[in-house]
Amino acid sequence: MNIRLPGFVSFLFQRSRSVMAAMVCVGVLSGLCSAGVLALINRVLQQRHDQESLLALGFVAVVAGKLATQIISQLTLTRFAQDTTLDLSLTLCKKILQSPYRRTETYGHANILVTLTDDVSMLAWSIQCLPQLAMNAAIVLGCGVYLLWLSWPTFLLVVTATLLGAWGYHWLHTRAFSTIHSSREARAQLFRHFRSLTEGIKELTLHRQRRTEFIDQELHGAADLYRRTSIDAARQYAIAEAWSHFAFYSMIGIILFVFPLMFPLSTESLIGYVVVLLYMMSPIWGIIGILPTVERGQVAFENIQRLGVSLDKSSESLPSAVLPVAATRLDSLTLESVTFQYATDSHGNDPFALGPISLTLCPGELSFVIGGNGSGKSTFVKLLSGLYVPHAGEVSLNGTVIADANRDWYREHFSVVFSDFYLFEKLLGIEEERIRTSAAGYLSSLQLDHKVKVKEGRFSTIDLSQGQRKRLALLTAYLEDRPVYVFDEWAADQDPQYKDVFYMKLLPELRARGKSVVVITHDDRYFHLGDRVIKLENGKVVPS
Ligand SMILES: Nc1ncnc2c1ncn2[C@@H]1O[C@H](COP(=O)(O)OP(=O)(O)OP(=O)(O)O)[C@@H](O)[C@H]1O
Repeated sequence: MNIRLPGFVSFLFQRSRSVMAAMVCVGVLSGLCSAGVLALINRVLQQRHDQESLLALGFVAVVAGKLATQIISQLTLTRFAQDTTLDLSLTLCKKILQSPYRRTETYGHANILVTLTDDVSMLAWSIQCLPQLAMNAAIVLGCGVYLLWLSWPTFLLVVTATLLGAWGYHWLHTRAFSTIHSSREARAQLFRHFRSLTEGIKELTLHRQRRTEFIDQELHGAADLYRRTSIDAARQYAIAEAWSHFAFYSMIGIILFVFPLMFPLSTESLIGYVVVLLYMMSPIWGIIGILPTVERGQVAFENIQRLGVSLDKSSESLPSAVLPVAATRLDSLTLESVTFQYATDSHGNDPFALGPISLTLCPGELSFVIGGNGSGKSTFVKLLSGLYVPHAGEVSLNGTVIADANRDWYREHFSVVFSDFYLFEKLLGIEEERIRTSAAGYLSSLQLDHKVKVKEGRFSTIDLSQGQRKRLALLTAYLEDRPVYVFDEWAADQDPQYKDVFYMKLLPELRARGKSVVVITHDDRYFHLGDRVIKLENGKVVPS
């Protein structure tokens, strides 16, 4: 029988041998105290009037020892478990932020979210159960030692029955384990639908048929699969548990009815064995009850590991050496025969390929990037800003060729407002002094000063219209004050008057400040204002 220590338990041991070793010692001590309690009970039951006060004193001492060890191990391990999960989540978050954007994009943002929320909390929960598991194991061990001292044939019987019960349990619960994997997959699918529910609530509320199909087919299908796999897993665990109960009661039956025929046993001895066994029953079943949680913790741990390994695989060597600070001024940014290609999708469709693109961006230059839907404009922006790594070709900034080691430095030169931008409520990473001196002026030129204030580095509100939120994203970009500005269809949500302000005032102002400005746009009315127009067609630059 292959008994393996769950990966996360070995991980905990690797994390802190001393805490885990101390916990094992406290556990053993607790088990010995349990055995002591049992021995005293047995002694009192069999020799009621012998040394009563001494026995009472002993009883108080072992019970106090048992309670103290229980509390110590529970509190220490719970604290350790919480520290570990916190560490794990933070490490995972750091890895996500350090790994190339394309890798997290491919892994799936929804999958990452499930791991960060569901798997991490499941792992935390199962680590919380470990003290209970350790206590129960210690009690069973202590009782086992006491039983061996009482009668070795009974001990042998208990060992045989336990091995038989454990073997059956293992066989049954291996099947349950694979069901738990399916159940977790179903849960991830359900989670994706919950996301569609919250993010697509407007579209669902507006359309009854869509809503009905979403609930009946998508949501219900996934929920039902999750329900079925969870019930299957619970059923398989119930059968496994029933088997272990069967093994246990068979053992008591043998002691009560078969042993007296084989060995000359006094009633006191018989009572002694049965008391020990009954005392062991609750911790044994406690262990069996906790195992599914430990298994779920193991599945969660594997998912967390998988995400970590996947992110590690191509993790950029983020600046171990101190990189120079980003240049405040751009001399030139050159793309030389740069190409990028998405991976082939699961249907085997030809992936979209961008390039080869060769161009040079200069300071004080306004470039418009145009092209039809799906021509590759947003892909180009991600490539240009260093979110995507080129498959071929060379990118250089102010004469420095960009590689993995300095890509993070390279990205520091861009202020980008993506078409699907995210607006942080707090102005993170921007000097307080700059916020204090410039934010109010920008708010006024963005015509938002009547709506929003910046207080203690934070927007007073971001509950605004989409166009207004985009203006706040622009304000953030202004405050970043980097040499290259990129706007992906920024003006698409602006009213005609403010579109004019954007193209005829804000962009020329940025250009006049020596910024290189790249604007993705479909607004052909303003193309004449740019210094150049880069037209993309099916991933290639074509004459405009
Ligand atoms: N994450 C992705 N994975 C795989 N392929 C992608 C991904 N994102 C975009 N594509 C492919 O790249 C092509 C170009 O997409 P891109 O978003 O760059 O176009 P676009 O010119 O910005 O379009 P639009 O004007 O509609 O915003 C699309 O045809 C799409 O199939």
